[in-house]
Amino acid sequence: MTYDFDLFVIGAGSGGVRCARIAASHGARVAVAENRHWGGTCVNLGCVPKKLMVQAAEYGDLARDSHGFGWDFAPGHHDWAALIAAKDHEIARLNGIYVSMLEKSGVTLLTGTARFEDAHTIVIGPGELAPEAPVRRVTAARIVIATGTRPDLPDIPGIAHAISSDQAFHLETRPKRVCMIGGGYIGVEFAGIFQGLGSEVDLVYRQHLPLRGFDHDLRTSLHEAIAGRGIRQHAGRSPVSIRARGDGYMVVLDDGAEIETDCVFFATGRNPNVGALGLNHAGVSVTAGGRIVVDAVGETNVPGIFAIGDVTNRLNLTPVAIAEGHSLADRLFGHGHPREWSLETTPKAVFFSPPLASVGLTEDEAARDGTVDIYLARFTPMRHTLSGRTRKTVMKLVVDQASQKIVGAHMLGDDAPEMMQGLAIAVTAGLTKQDFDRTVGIHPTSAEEFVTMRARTRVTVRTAD
Ligand SMILES: Cc1cc2nc3c(=O)[nH]c(=O)nc-3n(C[C@H](O)[C@H](O)[C@H](O)COP(=O)(O)OP(=O)(O)OC[C@H]3O[C@@H](n4cnc5c(N)ncnc54)[C@H](O)[C@@H]3O)c2cc1C
Ligand SMILES: NC(=O)c1ccc[n+]([C@@H]2O[C@H](COP(=O)([O-])OP(=O)(O)OC[C@H]3O[C@@H](n4cnc5c(N)ncnc54)[C@H](O)[C@@H]3O)[C@@H](O)[C@H]2O)c1
Repeated sequence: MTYDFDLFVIGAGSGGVRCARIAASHGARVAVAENRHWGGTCVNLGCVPKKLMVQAAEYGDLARDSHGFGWDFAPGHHDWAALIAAKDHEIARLNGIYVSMLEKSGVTLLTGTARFEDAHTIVIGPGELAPEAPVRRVTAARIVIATGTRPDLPDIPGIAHAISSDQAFHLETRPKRVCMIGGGYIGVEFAGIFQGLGSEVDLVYRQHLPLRGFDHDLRTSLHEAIAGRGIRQHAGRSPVSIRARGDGYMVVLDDGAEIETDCVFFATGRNPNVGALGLNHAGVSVTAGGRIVVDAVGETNVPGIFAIGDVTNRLNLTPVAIAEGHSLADRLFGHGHPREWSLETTPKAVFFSPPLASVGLTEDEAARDGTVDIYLARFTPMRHTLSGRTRKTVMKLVVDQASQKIVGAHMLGDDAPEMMQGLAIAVTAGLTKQDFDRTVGIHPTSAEEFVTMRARTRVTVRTAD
């Protein structure tokens, strides 16, 4: 049987683009379909525009903090429309780069929505990016599903009044008041963005602390940092309905409390994009939540059909999707061994102000495997000794007592994501507390604290049999 392509990739996001380019560089005949935006979520409605908006929000703090150093800068007026236009200009530039990168690699680009006709046949029809696209049918020896996720909003009365992150990037004006629902990555990051740009923010989340899954000391410190920014937190609460009121909205919580706001923003997780794929025609299995199940090399239950990135709903981060796409292409078409990497030591960051970053195990996770030594530092960073801002940096090392390996590193504070990238190398390499102790610091920095924490804060004994 001959096929039109050796590899067909559905979705040109972080994972799909990398997989297609690397496969083509190995000599494979590759096509990729995209129905919404070249570059996917990260470039268009995720990491990149989000980080630009986080950076925009930081300028107000910097202006205010400068007073303690003798300056008289004032934050002044922020022009939301100018920010959105500048951000859109940059995103359009990046879209162009993604298209030309794929074309230069020899990948065939097909604009439209792809769906399975059978396990080797894909039909490409109209999509958001090309509503008039003609229907095309192609065959491929192997197919990679890299279709990502989309926002998941609960079905409560009045939900049509709410927005998700997709719309937040294109609001015409900045809402004066924002009610953010969800204490995960997006909820925390956008609460920070809107507050930093001048909005009054209410943050509603179901747990007693934000950022479930992160280390407890970081979550507690983040709770304090959020309160320190003047964001009102409604912990342990969920919304039950939304209704229009005047020019704004009223959000009713499960304890009967009401929040009056101008914008109701749901950041309550995301669902895999599988609805339009016709997976049943190919026999590909999904879980009840729509997640495509794959084995260790990314293959689904159907031989020759693979899935990478967020659509598999494991650790939904751009570098993970890229790593999966790259190693799959190497494995299928390259020579030698694909790069080995691990989800366990993949670093994570949440771009609040101050930001938070982590690698490896939390204290609770580590204590399930054995007794752990905890090193914890909490201090006022040098800038804020003069800025007048009450801001604490928190740093934490989780050390397996038996082997003395650093199994987790966690930080809340300025530059935490930048520092964590280096620490992730140390944790991935399995370095020990002694290796940290014999490393000389850089002075004066906050980072040096990671190699000067001498006194153990506590011992946490093994919690499981
Ligand atoms: C607001 C926000 C902020 C984020 N910030 C960060 C961050 O700071 N750091 C980080 O690491 N991660 C971040 N993420 C997560 C990151 O964006 C994702 O992990 C990453 O984009 C996943 O890549 P992917 O290739 O799996 O999917 P995507 O990038 O979502 O790409 C999937 C592509 O498939 C297309 N598609 C879907 N169905 C079809 C079809 N049937 N036919 C054709 N095309 C189709 C979609 O249009 C999309 O372009 C953020 C996400 C969001 C929403
Ligand atoms: N900095 C980054 O790396 C970054 C930034 C943004 C997004 N992301 C990725 O995108 C994913 C999606 O982000 P997200 O913030 O939407 O998801 P999330 O899973 O991080 O958080 C969703 C939150 O909403 C809560 N929730 C769910 N349903 C609810 C309801 N009905 N009422 C109240 N709360 C409810 C959940 O308990 C959870 O705390 C993240 O998990 C992450 O993988 C990464």
